[in-house]
Formats: sequence, C-alpha cells, structure tokens
Amino acid sequence: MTLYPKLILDALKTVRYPGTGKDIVAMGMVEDDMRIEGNKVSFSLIFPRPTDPFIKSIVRASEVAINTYVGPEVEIKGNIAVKTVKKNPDKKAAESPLPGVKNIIGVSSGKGGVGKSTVASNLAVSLAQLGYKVGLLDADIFGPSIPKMFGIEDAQLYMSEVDGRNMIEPAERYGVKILSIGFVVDKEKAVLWRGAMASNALKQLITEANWGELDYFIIDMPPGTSDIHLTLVQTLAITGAIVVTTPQEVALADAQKGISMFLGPQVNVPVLGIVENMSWFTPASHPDEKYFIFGKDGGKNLAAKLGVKLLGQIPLVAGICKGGDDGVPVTLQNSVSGRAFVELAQAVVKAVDERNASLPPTHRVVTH
Ligand SMILES: Nc1ncnc2c1ncn2[C@@H]1O[C@H](COP(=O)(O)OP(=O)(O)OP(=O)(O)O)[C@@H](O)[C@H]1O
Repeated sequence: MTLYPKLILDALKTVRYPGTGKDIVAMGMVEDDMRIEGNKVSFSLIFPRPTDPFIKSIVRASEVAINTYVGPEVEIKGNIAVKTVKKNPDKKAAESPLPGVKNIIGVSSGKGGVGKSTVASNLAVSLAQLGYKVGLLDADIFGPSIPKMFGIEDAQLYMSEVDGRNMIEPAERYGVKILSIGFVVDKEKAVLWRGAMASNALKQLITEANWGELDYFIIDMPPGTSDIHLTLVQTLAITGAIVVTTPQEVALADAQKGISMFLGPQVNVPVLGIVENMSWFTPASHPDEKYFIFGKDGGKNLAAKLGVKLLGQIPLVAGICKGGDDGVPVTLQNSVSGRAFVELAQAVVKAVDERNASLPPTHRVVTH
C-alpha cells in the first residue's frame, strides 16, 4: 500500500484530547514534520507542557488509530516523537528566501503549447488532494495561464504583515496557494516584459510573498530556455525539474534541449523526469480506445535514451482542455484523465524522495 500524509492525518482526527472534545489535529498538536518511508511513518506530537498528564495515552491512542484506520502493516510504534514547544524557526531562514518550503519543483517544456501549465496545475491540485501543502508560482511570462486554469483571473492580491514585514498574500484555490506573473501585468503586455523587469517582478513574487510552510512549491516555468530560467535558479535552490513533452518528434528534440539546459553547469538542477502529455487521444464516448495521433511512446523512449524517469503519460481528452478553460482542473474529477494526474503526483512524490535520498541539496546559482 502507498501511504500519504492525508491518510495518517485522517486517522489522527479520531484521537481526542481528553476534556476538550477536540481532536489532536484540530488542536494543532501534530507537528508538520511527517516522514513516510515505505511503511514506516514518523512525526512529532506537540504538547503544551512537559508535565502534560495525557502524553503517554495520546501517543498510544495515535498508534492504535493509525494501525486501525490505515492498516496494521504501518510501522508507527515507537516512531512518534514528543515535543513540548513548537520548534524554533530554522537557521536556514537567513540563507533561503523560502525557509518553510521543503521541495521546489520546476515544470518546464522544450516548446510552447505542449501542456506544461496544464500539467503544473493538475499536479499541484493532485498533491494538495493527497494531503500535502502546495504552492504554485506561474512564472511563464510569455503566457501566464494559471489564473485562467484556476478561475481566479480577477483575484485581488492583498498584503499582510508577517514578522513586521509587508508580504504579498498568495491567492488560494483547491487547497493550492497561487501567485502568477499574470496578477501583476496584463496578459497582452506580459510578453514585452523580458529582461530585468520580468526578473524583478518574479523575484518579488518569490521572496516577498507569504508562502509559509509548503511540502511542494511548483513553478510553471516559461517554455524553452530563457533568462527567466536563470533568474529562477539564482533566486531559489530548485530541488528538481520536470520536463513536459508530447510524443511528437519536434517536441522531443526541444525537450532534449530543455533537459540539457537543466543538467548543464549554468543551471545545474537535477531532472526528476519527463511527463509525456497528449500520449493518445481517447474519445469521451469510447473511453477504452486509444489513438496515437502524435506518435506512440515518444516521451517514454526519450526518457529511456537519456536515462531519466518517465513520470507519467497523460491522454489527450476533451475534459482536460475544458477543465483548463473552465478554471476547474480535471484532476478534481474522478475520470480516467483525473486519475492519470493523481498517478503522476504519486510518481513525483516518489521521484523527489529518491532524489533527496541520493543527491545533496541543490544550491542557488551564484553569478559573479
Ligand atoms: N492532455 C490534454 N488533453 C486535452 N487538452 C490539453 C491537454 N493538455 C493540454 N491541453 C490543452 O492544450 C492547450 C495548451 O496547454 P497549456 O497551456 O497547458 O500548454 P503550455 O505548454 O503551458 O503552453 P504555453 O507554453 O503556451 O504556456 C490548453 O488549451 C490546454 O487546455
């Protein structure tokens, strides 16, 4: 069985803190440090005082709830740590502009129109549905389409004061915190925003926004190779990149260039894998049929050739396009295409875990 934080948290919601009638999740006693490795689950519970009389019984009740509601095979006994104060902000805060963010994923493509923004938005929503804390930054200055895909084109941004600083508050939709370069510049004008202006606006959306604590921060990058890619790797330590392509020859050649850019010395970001989009066409009336209109397995074969993972194959279906136009990502629907995105999210979680286990953290690119 595959374990996700949401499954564990749902089980913990059945554990009540005596005398309050509230569960331990609602009371904020479950620390945001859950680790899942195979069947092994560990996290901390925060108690108000070291002398709290219920520490032992609540730890025990949490173990029992997880084994009862999630499964007896979950290794939880002895893995719940007890803390009596909320942990201090990380020392990393001074070095990283996003100290509360665990993983930063850049979604890019070799060429435009292959479905990069569709993949980024459905991936973000799927991860949120699996119980992760997710942020999405639309950095595609050439065509910021995330606001439309989430139905928040008219979102009014406001500032809030965080630790004495004025910060931009991201919009929130379907459990995802969202900011887009499209919020700060007219769509028609965005394309003129090359160079320093676009870079500065993006840096502001990253460093002066209240992203808070996130498990995954997804960035919808511009297609191709651009100076915006450089700005992003100079501003943030990107954990890994995902390259979206269609199975078509012309798209594959550009995807390969995109992968070379990430792995090259100027950018130097590990590639988590390839997503093949529009892998086959499936008519709504015949959900079992597959027509390989852009060729078969192009992305899969490219992944094998370059020795990178194939993270998923997404069919071409009308519902995905309609979902984008209507502002309701298809992954919210229990359809074949919706499930393809949930499986993609699961593959990305696994790829990030493997990357973090095998490679050192990415460093920001420093220019002299
Ligand atoms: N699997 C799919 N099935 C059906 N329609 C899709 C699929 N993937 C993307 N689309 C549609 O194709 C169009 C282009 O997708 P999208 O905007 O995600 O591409 P993109 O690569 O981000 O483009 P750009 O580089 O111009 O930003 C959109 O109308 C989207 O709804």
